[in-house]
Amino acid sequence: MGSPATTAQGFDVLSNDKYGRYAVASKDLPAGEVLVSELPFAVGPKLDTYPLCLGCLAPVDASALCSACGWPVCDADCEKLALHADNECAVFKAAGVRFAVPAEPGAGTCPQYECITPLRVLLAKEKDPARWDKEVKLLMTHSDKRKANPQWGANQVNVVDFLRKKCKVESRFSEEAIHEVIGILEVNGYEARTPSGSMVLCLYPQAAIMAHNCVPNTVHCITPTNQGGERYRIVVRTAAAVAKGSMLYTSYAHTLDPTMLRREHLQLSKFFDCDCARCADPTELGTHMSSLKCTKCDNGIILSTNPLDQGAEWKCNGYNCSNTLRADQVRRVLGVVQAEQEAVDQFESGDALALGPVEAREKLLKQYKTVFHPRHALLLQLKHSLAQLYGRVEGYALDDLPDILLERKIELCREILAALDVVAPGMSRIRGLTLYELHVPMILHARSHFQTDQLTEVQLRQDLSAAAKVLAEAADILCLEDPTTPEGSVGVMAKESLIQLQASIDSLPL
Ligand SMILES: C[S@@+](CC[C@H](N)C(=O)[O-])C[C@H]1O[C@@H](n2cnc3c(N)ncnc32)[C@H](O)[C@@H]1O
Repeated sequence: MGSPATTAQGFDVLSNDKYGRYAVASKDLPAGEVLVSELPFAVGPKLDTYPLCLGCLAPVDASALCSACGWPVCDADCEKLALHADNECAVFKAAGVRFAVPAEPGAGTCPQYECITPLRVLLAKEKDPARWDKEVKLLMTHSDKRKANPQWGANQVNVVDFLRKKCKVESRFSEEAIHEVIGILEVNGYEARTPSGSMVLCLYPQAAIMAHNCVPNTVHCITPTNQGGERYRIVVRTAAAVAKGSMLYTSYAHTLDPTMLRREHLQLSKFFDCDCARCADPTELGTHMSSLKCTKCDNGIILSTNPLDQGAEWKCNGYNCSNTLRADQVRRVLGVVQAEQEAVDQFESGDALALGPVEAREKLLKQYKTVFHPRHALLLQLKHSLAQLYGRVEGYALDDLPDILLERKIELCREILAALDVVAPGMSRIRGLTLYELHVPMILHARSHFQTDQLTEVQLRQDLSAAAKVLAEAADILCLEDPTTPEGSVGVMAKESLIQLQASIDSLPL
């Protein structure tokens, strides 16, 4: 371990062979403490994106082009936005490189866009060499490993050659410099959601220092535009109290993915093998988010014999059961289920169209019951979708939900929260949103039982107070988000609803 290289607010930056640079709490930190608040060094389309307006980053069909450079924008206002006008516009215009409008607009990802964000990073380096030297050039690129991937060749053609030869920036940016920024973006980039809902890539050199853990102890929020006119500021906070000397972790993987899929994603996109406590434990810290059901005995659970080896055999833990599965068989099951879920999410499955979004997911849950442990991560993903759909989609409006479906929504939220208590403890966004989702059926259920004389006024007060506790925690978490973001606006609603709920609780007898 090296000695602290930088001291920032609340953390020191150390480095070692395993992590490279990493952040450690320099004092005892309470939950919600701000660790980093920074603007991006660059922001732009993800490397594999469909066409976006280069000014506001909203999805476009490429029918409107910038009058100066001929690349997609929404309209004349967007072509003047600094994000485009002060970046690639001048380069494209000077070289006479216009966007080639695809024959079939809307036909998936657009390779011409791959050069945009690397070019924005290179231009930012020219404009702010001091920040580049101090913060950005220290970031990891994993060039040796990336060179062995087929993507390196695609980058050479779509980004390096395109920029140097077609856009005529050979004298400004070397091949190595362009590959370096592609690596920096791939290894360190954060995804952010634009106000129009598209996903874009942001580079935050301070936030990127944090190492990964599948149970992170920090949370971050990115605000696309705040009231001061700033764009894409990130604020990183502690999710729970962190003791002095502890590492500060973010998560580069999906919380509700099983170990095999998280580790595969981390190896493919971040080039390391995660060995955190969650990954190392076959039961995922007792959550059973990776466990399968044994089909050969009554109560057996099939677990990996070594989750840190993606190829290790899986074995039933049932008494006297010798059932085993090869890792590739387990991986195939996960792939099939993911594909079926995706088809339902995108309304591409017959069931989603014929049955509707709720019934199609409930049917999948039933179908997978015999394969997975009830708390398996892929089932939790389905349950997470269902918890949001009950009360929102046609035929399932909240006010019309019978008690049995209110109970279903409550049960789904509670199952998700039980897993999050372990794998995303503290003030995580997903926890805040799930708590918000939970409080409404709790209130409706209590009122419905009171109206049908199944609860006394005192019991109603108790049940509403329990819902108020849930709502208060949701408000505490979501009010950390900027009120202009969707999550932040739920936080504002939660705070307002809490006042009303408290007033109605106060009118009931103790
Ligand atoms: C976003 S960077 C983190 C900052 C980086 N360590 C640096 O020095 O700039 C991500 C890289 O850090 C390393 N890293 C982060 N978390 C790790 C972990 N849990 N185990 C091993 N390596 C990790 C990996 O090399 C990964 O590709």
